[in-house]
Amino acid sequence: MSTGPSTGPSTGTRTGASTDVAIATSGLTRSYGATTALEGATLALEAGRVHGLLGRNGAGKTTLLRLLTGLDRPTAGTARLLGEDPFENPRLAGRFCFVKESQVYPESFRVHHVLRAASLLFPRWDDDRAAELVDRFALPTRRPVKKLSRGMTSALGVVVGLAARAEVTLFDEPYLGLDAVARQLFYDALLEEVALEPRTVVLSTHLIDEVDHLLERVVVVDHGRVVLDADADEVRGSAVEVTGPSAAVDAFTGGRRLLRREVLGGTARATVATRATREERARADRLGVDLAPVSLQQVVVGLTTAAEPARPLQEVLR
Ligand SMILES: Nc1ncnc2c1ncn2[C@@H]1O[C@H](COP(=O)(O)OP(=O)(O)OP(=O)(O)O)[C@@H](O)[C@H]1O
Repeated sequence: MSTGPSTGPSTGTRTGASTDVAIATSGLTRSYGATTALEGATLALEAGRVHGLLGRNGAGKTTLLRLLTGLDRPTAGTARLLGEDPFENPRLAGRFCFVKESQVYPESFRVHHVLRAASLLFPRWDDDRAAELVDRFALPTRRPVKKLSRGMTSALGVVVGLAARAEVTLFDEPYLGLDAVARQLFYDALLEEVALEPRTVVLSTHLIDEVDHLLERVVVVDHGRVVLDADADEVRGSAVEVTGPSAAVDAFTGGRRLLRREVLGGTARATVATRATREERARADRLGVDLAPVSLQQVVVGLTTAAEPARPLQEVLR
């Protein structure tokens, strides 16, 4: 969490009226000894939108978020947050909020101390909103933070992240320990918040199906590389599920990027990178296979299951 006045412009709207870039990276790379956690990430995330940062364990998501928020320095390349180099930059104080699991609070802090501190740190902090969210998550305000359950600690991070109303809010797997009801509360509150006070959100998560409806833009990181940076709708429409007799499914998918294939008896089901155009539908009819839309999760899982870094999906579809 950080402090200072915010004089920045509105970060845009969910209708996409603004094309300001809130986060930009160029060739961003971070190595730890022989491990390259992030390699050559080049991104431009639009202001005022909700971005999903997706990828498997160890893909490089937290590394990217730490570089974007100035908690770490790149080995090569650049990161810009609201146009600024984020590393130890007081001009960014209070303009962004990074909600992470490993948040450390002073030893003696109770929940209400955290909320009070956040209200001083973030110039657009909304007290009423914070109180309402504390209620919704049933957070015990007088309990010492170190005595909170894991889920309550996550809920406290979520309350701070949402009530801070920072220009850029970054959540790194904010749901750890939250039960299904609490996660739904978070998703609902996030939707309400961005509708009320548009802001740039980056949500790193593994629960892709759960957040599918929230995401406007998707960034997928795989083995330290950005393999997809696209509108969520574009991603959903970038692949289809093909079902039918194995030979017919293979004939349909031949020459196209196969994201996944399962066989049960003589029937195959495959996820393949192609758009359900009129031509593809006609071809499916001729071959006797069914086409169905796929979810964001199916595309992301298909893209990131290989042991090697995936080829960017955009390249495959070009
Ligand atoms: N301080 C560090 N020292 C050495 N290696 C590190 C360090 N931080 C991260 N790594 C390595 O960099 C890679 C990327 O890690 P990172 O935490 O960014 O992944 P992630 O996508 O956030 O994973 P998860 O979804 O499991 O949280 C991993 O191989 C990790 O072990």
